[in-house]
Amino acid sequence: MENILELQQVSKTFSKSKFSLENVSFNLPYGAIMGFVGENGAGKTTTIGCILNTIKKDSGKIKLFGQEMSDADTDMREKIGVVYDGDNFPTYWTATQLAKVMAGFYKQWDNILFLKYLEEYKLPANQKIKQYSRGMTMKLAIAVALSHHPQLLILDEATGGLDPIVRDEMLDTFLDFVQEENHSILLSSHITSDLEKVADYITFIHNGKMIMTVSKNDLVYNYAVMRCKENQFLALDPTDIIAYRKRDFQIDVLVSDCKAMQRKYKDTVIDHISVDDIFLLLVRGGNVYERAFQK
Ligand SMILES: Nc1ncnc2c1ncn2[C@@H]1O[C@H](COP(=O)(O)OP(=O)(O)OP(=O)(O)O)[C@@H](O)[C@H]1O
Repeated sequence: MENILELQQVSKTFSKSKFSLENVSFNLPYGAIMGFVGENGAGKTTTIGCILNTIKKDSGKIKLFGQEMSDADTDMREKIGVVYDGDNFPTYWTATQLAKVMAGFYKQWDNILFLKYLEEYKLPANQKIKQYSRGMTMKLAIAVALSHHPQLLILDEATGGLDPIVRDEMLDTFLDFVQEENHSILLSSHITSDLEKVADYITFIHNGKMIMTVSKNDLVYNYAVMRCKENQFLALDPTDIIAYRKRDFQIDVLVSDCKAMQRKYKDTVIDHISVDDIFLLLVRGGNVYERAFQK
């Protein structure tokens, strides 16, 4: 078994808002970090809700640790640490009180580890959570999630609103966590520079639909943007174009094999591409291949 998490054709429609998650499929291997990227309202939290069974999917299959989770599956829940972007805990508690409650929830709760995180993250154990800053609250949520020894961490916008130093500290924690080969992380974030630093895979979702999953290696070594003049663009083989976007004086073209493109189109400029640029090209750009070949 090589995947800690598998989604196959997961769909969910909210009748009230008419939003539909449509056939979302991806696999998260053991030992890996997957970034989950999409615009506001794309369906990331809904997908995470389906994974955690807090939202009932309409169809599709989700396997965690090789099995589908049932409502009563507390053992499987023990193995998952979850951090949301909002309030994770009652704010009138202290970290010490919180630890007592968590010890009742989780068989594997490790108070020594929790105290170690409190010290490392400089979180006062006996101060009410409402007197913590936002960064401190997020660090506390991450400390709690890690202190019951999960194998899978799911973070939904957990680093949004944190300053770059705290974020960097959290990214180090995540990288440490996946040093264990049976640990993985699903990390939804709008801060794509963070994902570029730590993610092994990025899954893109747009308007409830999966766009693609790309490995970091592919992103760094194979995906690229060709800067074309109009005549160069018109001479391209449509099957080489994943997406394109018109700029003022050029057309940016997303390609997935930059070395082959460099050989084939010798006079075009080819640049490396960021996660943000891939997303913008995929979502806001045109798709010649689809237009040319879909009837
Ligand atoms: N319980 C619900 N009932 C009806 N509609 C819902 C419900 N939960 C979410 N939605 C809708 O589903 C869509 C997707 O929301 P979701 O929170 O999954 O997006 P997201 O990608 O996590 O966005 P963000 O980046 O802003 O957090 C939105 O249009 C939202 O209004």
